[in-house]
Amino acid sequence: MGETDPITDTDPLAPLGWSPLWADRAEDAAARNERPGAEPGRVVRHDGVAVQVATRDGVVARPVLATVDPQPVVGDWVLTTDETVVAVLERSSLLRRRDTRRDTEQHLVANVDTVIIVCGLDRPVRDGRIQRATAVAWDADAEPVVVLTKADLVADAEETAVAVRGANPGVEVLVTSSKEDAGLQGVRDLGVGKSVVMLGESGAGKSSLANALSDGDVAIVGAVREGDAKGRHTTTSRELHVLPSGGVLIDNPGVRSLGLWTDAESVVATFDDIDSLAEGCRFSDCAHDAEPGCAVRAAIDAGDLHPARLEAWHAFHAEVEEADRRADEKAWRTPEAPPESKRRRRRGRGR
Ligand SMILES: Nc1nc2c(ncn2[C@@H]2O[C@H](COP(=O)(O)OP(=O)(O)OP(=O)(O)O)[C@@H](O)[C@H]2O)c(=O)[nH]1
Ligand SMILES: [Zn+2]
Repeated sequence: MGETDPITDTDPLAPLGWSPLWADRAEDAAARNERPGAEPGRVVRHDGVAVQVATRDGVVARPVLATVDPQPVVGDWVLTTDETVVAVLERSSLLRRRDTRRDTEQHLVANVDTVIIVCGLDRPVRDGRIQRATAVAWDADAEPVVVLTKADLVADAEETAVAVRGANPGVEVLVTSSKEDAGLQGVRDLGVGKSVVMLGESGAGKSSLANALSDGDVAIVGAVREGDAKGRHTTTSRELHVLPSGGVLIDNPGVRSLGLWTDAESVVATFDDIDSLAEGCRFSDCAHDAEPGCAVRAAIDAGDLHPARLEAWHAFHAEVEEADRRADEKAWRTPEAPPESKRRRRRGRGR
């Protein structure tokens, strides 16, 4: 690192989101690492054995020291020498999901500001899936935004948007048609100066939105491609692209099932409307099922709360408990781990 570059528009790292914050974190990491000559860069691709890092000298491929903990993912800021990545800078956000088959935590992308949840209106909009994705975003410390695509294919796009807004208070919901060039400016605005990632099923319309974000530049290439001799483009790995608006877009392969790997805090964030209503329930451990004096059900009866909210709350807790149960089971099979789940359960306002 050595030199203390003023952050200017001429810094090749600026389009990638480099800021005084990252310069500070790079200095901290360099001080801890004592690796002279390590340079900062952002991971734009993960190839399994090596990462591609956009540095001031262009994109370079580097293996990662096995001792680097945590291991870098796309979006991470790192320090790299001519040989290897030696440090991952402290993250601002981290998108994680549960690998439901192996029941392990999978790190997807780091340092995103916004998670765009893409849903095609050409198929049923599933509340539970949106709910899970918003929870994953909040768990990551990123802002979720729902984008309902293909509005040209249905007559009731706005009605669906109203329902999705009702079921997800506090979450911005945009309606777009890439075909009719409608609502796309709202999506472009999301990308200005931000790092955004898109989540959504295959065919939901992510590529079409990505093209809109990049002002129709299909290749979505930017400064990061300088020095990338191969210039290959693959849609099967997560990649980071510089947007003309000054933001960064991270592609994500079609995520069919977003396994939950989230903690109580994000449950609180997601369901704070229900939790504040639950303050009025007669029983502090009210499950909002058939208990007398349930303020949540009363709010639904009074038309103050969308019934889908409570359904999603039940589904969410059922899933968290199922994950806990399986984590406990796994812990029983692993002698050194305690059989008690570390995750806090949270029902109503019980603590
Ligand atoms: N009618 C209509 N079709 C759209 C719209 N947006 C996307 N499509 C079509 O939907 C299909 C899927 O769109 P993509 O943008 O490739 O979807 P994706 O989410 O990137 O899909 P994967 O690459 O498989 O993850 C394509 O045939 C698009 O032409 C839209 O606004 N209106
Ligand atoms: Zn209740």
